[in-house]
Amino acid sequence: MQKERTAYRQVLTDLLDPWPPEIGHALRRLDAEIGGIYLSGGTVRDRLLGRAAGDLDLTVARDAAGCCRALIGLLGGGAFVELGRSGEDVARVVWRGLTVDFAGFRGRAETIAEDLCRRDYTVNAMAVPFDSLGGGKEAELIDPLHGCDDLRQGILRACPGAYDDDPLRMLRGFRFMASLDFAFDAASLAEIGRCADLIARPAVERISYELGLIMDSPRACPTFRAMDGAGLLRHIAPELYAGVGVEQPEFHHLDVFHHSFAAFEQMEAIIAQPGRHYPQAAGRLDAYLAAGPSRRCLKWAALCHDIGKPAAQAVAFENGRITFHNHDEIGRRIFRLFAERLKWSKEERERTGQLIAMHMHPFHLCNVRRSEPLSKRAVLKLSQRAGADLDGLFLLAMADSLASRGEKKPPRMEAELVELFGQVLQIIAEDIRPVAVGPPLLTGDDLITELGLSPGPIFRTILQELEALRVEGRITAREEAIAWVTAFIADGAGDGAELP
Ligand SMILES: Nc1ccn([C@@H]2O[C@H](COP(=O)(O)OP(=O)(O)OP(=O)(O)O)[C@@H](O)[C@H]2O)c(=O)n1
Repeated sequence: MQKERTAYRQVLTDLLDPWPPEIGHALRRLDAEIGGIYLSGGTVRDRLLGRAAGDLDLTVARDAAGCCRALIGLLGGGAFVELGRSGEDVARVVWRGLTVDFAGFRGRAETIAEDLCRRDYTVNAMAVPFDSLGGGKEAELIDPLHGCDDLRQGILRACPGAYDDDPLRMLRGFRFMASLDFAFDAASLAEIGRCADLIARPAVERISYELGLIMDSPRACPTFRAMDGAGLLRHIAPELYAGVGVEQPEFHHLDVFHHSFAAFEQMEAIIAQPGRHYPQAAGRLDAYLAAGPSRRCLKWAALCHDIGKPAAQAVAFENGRITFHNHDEIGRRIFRLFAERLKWSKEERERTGQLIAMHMHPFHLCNVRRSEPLSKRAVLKLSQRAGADLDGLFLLAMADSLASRGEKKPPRMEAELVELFGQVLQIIAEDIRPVAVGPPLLTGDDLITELGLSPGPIFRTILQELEALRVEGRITAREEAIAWVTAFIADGAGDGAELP
């Protein structure tokens, strides 16, 4: 403890070190002019924790916007950003990529200590007066709720009335749990149980933002479990709770809800070490996971992959077995409504939905492979449909499989997935890519000009089918392609005729 205390002291003398000196000089001059500027909130918390410095959070008595404009004047540049949350005195300066936030005292607070007591968590309720910084002396720490002690012990303790003032703070707490690896104190957790339904009040964009940060942390699954335990998750994602108590066939050992969490947990572990599960594809999996929102989409897909099962559940008349026909497609639709409600970006919504809709494909192909060799056509269809998420699909299948431990589960399921993925990649590399490098035999324009067709969804079917026939070597020339399309249309393709 003594050692930690010394380290904290050290930081309190060097608080501004991570930021460019120009910022320190300009703020010092501003403080000399107006007085009463405090470093506060996340800035103090993160510096005391020795974490990388991010934004600068500053508190003043009032007129955050005026402070921003004055700072821009002193810096000789920077952009003013209106934060525009109604009733809050907050504003931002962005200068050379650095964010400086000013906030006036909250509510009717008249002193910094009163302002701090109106914040979310004690670990965020500390401030350092700007005029106590510098000169090699230890800065003064204003800490009315003993946040420093909580910080040392990794405790998230809500400030009095925190959740009634802003219910989003419940979710912020879980975000800090995920990002800082902190734990709630029992009273704060109980308070979340009491206030959970208030989470309907904040704007969904704020909720989505926090959920996204939780998903991006390496502790998303335990954090979601804690949100479930506290009674908060059911108010954010009630769709998941339709799976509680929904029994599954002998392939599984858990009901739908608990299986979904088990898959989520497996997914988080797989993401940490994808090469452990698919050694032959370690490099490409690392690249896939590093790109865009892949990790976030995969974790959501794992948690929601069976979200369609409660609605799809039926009992087969012949043998009394439980079935979930079409649960993947139904799941995609339920998920889409959830993601639209939370105003997700189109990319995240569609990629996650597509993973959910396709999560059974690798298992179907494993079934097929037990009785016949894997065809180029099957691999082409899979890779066309999965698009950028072919790798993700196999990671999701692995998580799903590892989360199922029922008596009737095929004994080599995970090994089969590894073999299948290996073969899929081999067929893509040896048979599909070399063919696909050339220009397509026909384009959408050709279908219009050469064949007089009107554009519509059938174009996609035709072009993908032509590609499959080309990969199989059954059509190699443009004339053959035109002849095939002509025959296909004449056969009544638009009326749902069978593809050859
Ligand atoms: N709903 C909120 C949001 C913020 N705060 C207070 O305002 C400070 C700054 O808020 P913000 O920048 O949003 O969060 P940080 O705690 O700085 O964390 P991060 O920057 O990692 O989001 C917080 O530390 C906290 O004291 C609060 O009390 N209630």
